[in-house]
Amino acid sequence: MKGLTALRGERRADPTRAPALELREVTKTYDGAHTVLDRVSLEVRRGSFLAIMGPSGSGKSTLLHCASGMDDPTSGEVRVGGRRLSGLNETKRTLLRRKHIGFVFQSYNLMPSLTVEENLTLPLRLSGATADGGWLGHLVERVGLAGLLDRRPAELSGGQQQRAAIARSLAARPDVLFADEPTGALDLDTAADVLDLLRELADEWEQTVVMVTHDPAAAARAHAACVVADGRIDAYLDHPTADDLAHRLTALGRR
Ligand SMILES: Nc1ncnc2c1ncn2[C@@H]1O[C@H](COP(=O)(O)OP(=O)(O)OP(=O)(O)O)[C@@H](O)[C@H]1O
Repeated sequence: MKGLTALRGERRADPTRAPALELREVTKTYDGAHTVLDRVSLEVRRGSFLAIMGPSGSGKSTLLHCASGMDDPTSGEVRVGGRRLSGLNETKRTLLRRKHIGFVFQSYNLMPSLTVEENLTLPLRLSGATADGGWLGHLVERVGLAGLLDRRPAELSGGQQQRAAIARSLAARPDVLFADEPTGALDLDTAADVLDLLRELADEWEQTVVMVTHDPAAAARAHAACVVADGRIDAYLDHPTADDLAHRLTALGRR
């Protein structure tokens, strides 16, 4: 199994060094009239953990979906690891997403009939890639699933299922891991473990993480947070605190 130093070295050896994620003037309009994202620009450097917060309906999920290639912006540009994602046809976008983007959901989305091990390798098998046993072994150790690989998702706790989902999303070594309310279904202690894991992935493995959350305490575990309001980035905070974020959200609610 490869050591952590070697893994760090591999990531640093990446020649492109483009930001992990770039959004340029990204706009999303529904029915030609309803503007949900309004010229959003954002750059996330490699190894950074960014939280996205905002009132309900402000456009957080739309932003995450456009940034991760699950949806295509109406105009503007999205780049992941320097590769243009927006404007591709559905097939090309799917292929790029499988290789360079990881996604975890509040509801884990593991396949119930497959074992943990089969779940972890499923996306690689779907894209015809060969699993890197050393990397997968390292991931499994890191997320604390060694010894549970033969179980089915229903035989795991919620926290273990989310860890399996995180490991699965990292199996292809994506440029960015997107997480949509990853702790929304977990109790406080288990949520704290998952947030620690995301932070450590960023700090120790240079894994870029972009997470939508409603919880200021969860967002405060990130390196930075942006607050979305009415489809625009209202504030960008380095080293956010839960109190500051909570105050900003309350102020937005009063507008
Ligand atoms: N497919 C769609 N067609 C039309 N309007 C949509 C569509 N998807 C989202 N919207 C609208 O876009 C706006 C932003 O939605 P979005 O889900 O991005 O907000 P959010 O900040 O993630 O909200 P929440 O915190 O409640 O999940 C809302 O007004 C929503 O009704």
